[in-house]
Amino acid sequence: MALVDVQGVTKRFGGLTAVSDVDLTVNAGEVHCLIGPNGAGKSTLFKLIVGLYPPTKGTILFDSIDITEERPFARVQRGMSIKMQAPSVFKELPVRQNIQIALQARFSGVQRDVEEQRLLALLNLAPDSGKLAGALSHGQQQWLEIGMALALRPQLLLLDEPTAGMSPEETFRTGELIKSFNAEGMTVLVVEHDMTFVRQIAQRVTVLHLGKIFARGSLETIIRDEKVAEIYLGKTHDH
Ligand SMILES: Nc1ncnc2c1ncn2[C@@H]1O[C@H](COP(=O)(O)OP(=O)(O)OP(=O)(O)O)[C@@H](O)[C@H]1O
Repeated sequence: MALVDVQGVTKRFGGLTAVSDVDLTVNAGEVHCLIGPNGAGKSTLFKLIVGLYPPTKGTILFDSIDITEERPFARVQRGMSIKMQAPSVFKELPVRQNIQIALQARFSGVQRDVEEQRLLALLNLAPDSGKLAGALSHGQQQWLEIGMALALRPQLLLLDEPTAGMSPEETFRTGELIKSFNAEGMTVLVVEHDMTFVRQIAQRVTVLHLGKIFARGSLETIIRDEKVAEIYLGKTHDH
């Protein structure tokens, strides 16, 4: 079943068409990666799905409901949780309090304490829970923000380049983290450059190029697609 269904979406900025007549389906329960070279339109499509941009044309369905006109907060209320590229945790507050603030929307009392411990353990942040968030490494700040997004217990988690600025080890741990909450049933859409990471987590992949869909399919299909491998994932992206 399609949890997200992007139908014929176009986004123009003045004379520039950043996203052109794109169809994209994210099925419930999958980890779906959106990839493509610089300037392909990935971030623009991500912003269209989360509601930060209105499309010039086209329709976006979430769980079969037309959300094209809805503001980002309304989409979050429907079950989307969004992590943009740069970490935006509350740096002046301890790690634990960042998680607590995010949990407030869904939990209270003992349930909130239990969920807080579960998330801190899942994120490997329990030993650092008393530290100020601003004192964490860049990778840990990214995990903390993923944890804040998870605290909403979303149906769909949307991550824009979650491993930007991470070491290979941190990147691998992020992949394992994403796989663990996908195994619990969460659907995940990830915009990503790093093909090693895409291979680690993706079940299905959509390739964008010059604002258009260039290829789509299972991870195995995309990896075997010579046009994708040679032209779009080439040396600079395939570590
Ligand atoms: N707000 C904007 N105003 C004008 N042009 C924009 C805007 N956002 C993106 N663009 C243009 O749209 C095109 C697609 O950009 P986008 O950032 O979506 O690509 P991307 O695939 O995410 O690239 P990258 O991997 O480098 O982040 C680019 O030509 C970019 O310059």
